[in-house]
Amino acid sequence: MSDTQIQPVIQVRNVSKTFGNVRRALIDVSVEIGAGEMVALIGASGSGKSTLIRHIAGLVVADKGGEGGEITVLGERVQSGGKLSRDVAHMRRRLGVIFQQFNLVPRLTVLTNVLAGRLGRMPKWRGTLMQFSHLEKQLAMQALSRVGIEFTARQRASTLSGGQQQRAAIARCLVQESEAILADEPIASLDPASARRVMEILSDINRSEGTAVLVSLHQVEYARRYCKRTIAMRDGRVVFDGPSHDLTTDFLREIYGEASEELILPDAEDFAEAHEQAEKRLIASA
Ligand SMILES: Nc1ncnc2c1ncn2[C@@H]1O[C@H](COP(=O)(O)OP(=O)(O)OP(=O)(O)O)[C@@H](O)[C@H]1O
Repeated sequence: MSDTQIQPVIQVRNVSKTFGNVRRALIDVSVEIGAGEMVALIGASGSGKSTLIRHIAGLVVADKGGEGGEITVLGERVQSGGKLSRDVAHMRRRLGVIFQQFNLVPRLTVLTNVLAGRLGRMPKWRGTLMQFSHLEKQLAMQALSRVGIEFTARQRASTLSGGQQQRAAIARCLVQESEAILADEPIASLDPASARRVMEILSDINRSEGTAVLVSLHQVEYARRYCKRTIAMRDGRVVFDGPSHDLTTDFLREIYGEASEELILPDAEDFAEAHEQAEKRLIASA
């Protein structure tokens, strides 16, 4: 038995979700993410990726009844039988969540946005007054430096590029000392170079800290490149859960039909080449 089966960091059991009586966004979904794993969640638009991630984060409640319908994260119950756990706030403090649209406060400085990651770990009064200690500020600067944008610390978040904003959101997770990270299409609105940088940073956090990462992606190339394992969804169901390298173009066509085109980068070869060059540059500069 693997560690994944012994102690999952994320466990979703028989979760279904219906929006407005008809739209079944999740149908009996069960998945487990083990300690130290970095897993991609792929699927065409509307397949249920965001809905699943939002359920895991405790932002959406699953359908009532049926068997199971239970989600636990880091050993804490998030929801069960269509009811959120009372202690969900405690779990959220331990879980980092990254969204496609970054979720930074545009008018605040990058440093303050990153420091917001500490709010769950400090007394409420200090949080309300935004009184961060010297040590906390140092932590935030270290996190910004780790994601390569320490020079933006004093700028307003609104002045950053999309890629930089996403890196600031990751720095916020670092400062939060997230024990697991959910990333909901973190690269969907980024150019290819920024997308690769963000994926490299997530991958580095996964490898160095052993933080489990579940990342939803539109393009399978990124899943193959950065995640050993992929969970693929179609119409609210898990249709594949296994090694990312098994997701060949032919196999994708088999499970998605025409919708597979949406998941394959038209320039997949350029993608591979750009990667090789980036890796060579890294080795040369080391
Ligand atoms: N709040 C909501 N109200 C009604 N329907 C919803 C809601 N959220 C999601 N849905 C529906 O649930 C289904 C799954 O949506 P979801 O956003 O999870 O898909 P996705 O795979 O993340 O898609 P995308 O890649 O386009 O973000 C879709 O049919 C969507 O229209």
